Amino acid sequence: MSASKETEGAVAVITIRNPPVNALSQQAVESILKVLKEVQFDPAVKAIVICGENGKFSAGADIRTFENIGQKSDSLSHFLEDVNSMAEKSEKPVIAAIEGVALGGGLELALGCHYRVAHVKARLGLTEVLLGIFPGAGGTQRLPRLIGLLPALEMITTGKIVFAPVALKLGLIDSVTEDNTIKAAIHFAQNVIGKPLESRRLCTKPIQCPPNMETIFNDSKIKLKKLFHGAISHQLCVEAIRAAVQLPFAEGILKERELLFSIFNSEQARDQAKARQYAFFAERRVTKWTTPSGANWKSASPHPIGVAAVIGLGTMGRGIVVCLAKAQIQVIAVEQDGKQLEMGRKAVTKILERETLTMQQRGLALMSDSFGSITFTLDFNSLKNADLVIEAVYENMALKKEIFKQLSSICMPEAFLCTNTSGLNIDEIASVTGRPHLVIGTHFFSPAHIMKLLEVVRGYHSSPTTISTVINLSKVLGKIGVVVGNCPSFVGNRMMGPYLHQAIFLLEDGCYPEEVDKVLEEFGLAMGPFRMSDLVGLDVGWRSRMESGLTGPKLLPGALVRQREGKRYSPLPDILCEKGRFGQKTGRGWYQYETVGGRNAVPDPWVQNFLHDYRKAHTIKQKPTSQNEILEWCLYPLINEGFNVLEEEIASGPEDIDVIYNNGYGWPRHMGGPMFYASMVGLPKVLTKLEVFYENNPDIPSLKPSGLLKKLVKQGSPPLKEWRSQLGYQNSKL
Ligand SMILES: CCCCCCCCCCCCC/C=C/C(=O)SCCNC(=O)CCNC(=O)[C@H](O)C(C)(C)COP(=O)(O)OP(=O)(O)OC[C@H]1O[C@@H](n2cnc3c(N)ncnc32)[C@H](O)[C@@H]1OP(=O)(O)O
Repeated sequence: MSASKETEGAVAVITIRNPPVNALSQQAVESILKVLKEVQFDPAVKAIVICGENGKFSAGADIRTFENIGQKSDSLSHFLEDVNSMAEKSEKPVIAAIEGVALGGGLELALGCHYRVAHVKARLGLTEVLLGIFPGAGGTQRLPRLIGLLPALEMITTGKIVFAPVALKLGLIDSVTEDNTIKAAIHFAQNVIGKPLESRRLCTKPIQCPPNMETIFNDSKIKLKKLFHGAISHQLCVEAIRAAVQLPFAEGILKERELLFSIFNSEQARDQAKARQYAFFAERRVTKWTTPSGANWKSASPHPIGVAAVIGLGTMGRGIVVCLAKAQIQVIAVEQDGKQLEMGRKAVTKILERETLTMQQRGLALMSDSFGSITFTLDFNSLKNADLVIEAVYENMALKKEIFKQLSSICMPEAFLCTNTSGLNIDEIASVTGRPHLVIGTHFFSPAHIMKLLEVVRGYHSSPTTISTVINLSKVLGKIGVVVGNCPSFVGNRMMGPYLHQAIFLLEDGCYPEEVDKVLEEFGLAMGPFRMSDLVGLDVGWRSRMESGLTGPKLLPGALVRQREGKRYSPLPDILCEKGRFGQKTGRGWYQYETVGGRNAVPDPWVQNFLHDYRKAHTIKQKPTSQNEILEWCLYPLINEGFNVLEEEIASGPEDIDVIYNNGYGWPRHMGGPMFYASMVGLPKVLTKLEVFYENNPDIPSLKPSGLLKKLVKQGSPPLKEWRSQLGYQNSKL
């Protein structure tokens, strides 16, 4: 951790060194401060360039040290602002040479410089808010002065990252280069030696403000509350920017510091920051995958994928084709029906056109001048050229097995065979091939070209190379791959099961869909269970329940209406489906919609009457349920299933489950994920509640507390980072 100095003529080049991302720890900042002081007093130096080692300017303050900062939070931001202020006040021009990333405190440092030169591929952003804090080293005071109030408000409150070409348009940087950035910055420096610096110091620059500022701030706070479900740091950003507008620079800096400090004085804000920082590291942790047999990310190298094939061009297949093409992978898109193929081609082309437009708006056209080529074909034999095949036909075991049998004989012997399924048995599919070690599950989430999560389902025979290749592919696609074990519904959907059942039982007992959804949405979930079910389509679950004989023609005669094999069962969603209410796709479900396919869920008096009549017919007494009861009744069984998943070694650690929920199920990041949330609530409380629920409802087996939960409570509820060591994994210390 150091900063060093070299000179090139009259230009001193200060290099930040703190691998891998040049994070600004207290030590690194002290070192920059020291070298910066030295060059100020060196008469041979006429200009200063600041850059980062290994093609990265800086990823900002060192997040790893936050845990220990505690009440001293002030000190790091204080220090960092000292450097920024020293650079800004320098009588010699200071130029930031930005390669790779300038994020958070890294960009704040660049804002203290008089000029900024960036490589065309560099990414810039004040991302602190996404870690539950906000730019506390002058960023909230300097950025609005540089690029104007509205763009600064957007960047700071959302943590938005922009690429250099967009940064240039915003006025955030002064020059973009496609060549060596440090050389370009030195050249730039030589040209500005001796030029007046006063107008380059952001601390003296007035902010251009529109007349209706108060309305802008208030509207922004309302919008952020909705968008980030009440996360506090976003609101604090607005207050800090308000200070930039209302106060002189020096007072604004003090206000910024006071607001940053307020995070430590509020338990809720502190917990949210901890949760977000945990979520950040959890996403890095899951890339270091491990399996119960001891295989892990170090035991195999991934194979590069040049040509990938997708079978089936339904909604999922189309999305998968798009993300492969966007990653510049050559794609073979196969359908068995000419009409479907044509529809698929049109849909993919349309999505790619939209993506091109978005990329141009984000200044990415320079970098991605082409997508990977796509061949649309009815010819299965063309699959012989693929390094990896993703089968994405509908969920039908017989059909999938038939396809895998064909793949086994058509594809190259070393080709990887993936099945996109949300819950079918990978081993059964692999068993029909002559290469089960190359077969793996890839559970994409819809829309596949947008959702970041990929559940990578290892089968019994999946080799470490196969896992490694698919995890690497997920990174190439810009996704987060999480390795999970093979069981019905895998991790995410399996945990959803008890949650959705509990929500439906609430309707039997007296609640209404909108009431339950409101509680869970206020908690922070992107969608409550009923709005989500309407979006997914109620018919999906109905078909699967009919298939397994829980309802429909296969249901054994004499079955009780509200019981299956001695367990509580609610026929409510089946009845809705029998009435043609499939959700958004039919314009009616748990809610009503303005049109078929409409998105605006409106409470439906029909549903209310229906529930009323149902309760009467089954002589169910309506029970009043508090908001807290709704929350615990729905979330604790989901968490309990998470513990079961860990105990059965289906997920390798709590971070895996939390990453799945944060990225695939709309769990609020400022709540960390269900397992992190359980650790914050306290495991004894979760266990006690589950015990009471189960005692009162012995016919709901998912309420039975998990053995792992009981074990952890018995051990005094160790912190979450120690749970992994309680699992059977051979490599749990990774
Ligand atoms: C409880 C409350 C606590 C509050 C504490 C408050 C403290 C107040 C201090 C105030 C300081 C002033 C204000 C400034 C604040 C900040 O700057 S906060 C940091 C803002 N920066 C970011 O948000 C960037 C985060 N990093 C990234 O987005 C990515 O890592 C990347 C830089 C874009 C690189 O991506 P990629 O190439 O995909 O590599 P990764 O695998 O993600 O990362 C490589 C390793 O680097 C580690 N790492 C990344 N960033 C940081 C960082 N800022 N600090 C420490 N470590 C970082 C990352 O974890 C990886 O390491 P491993 O996990 O070991 O693999």
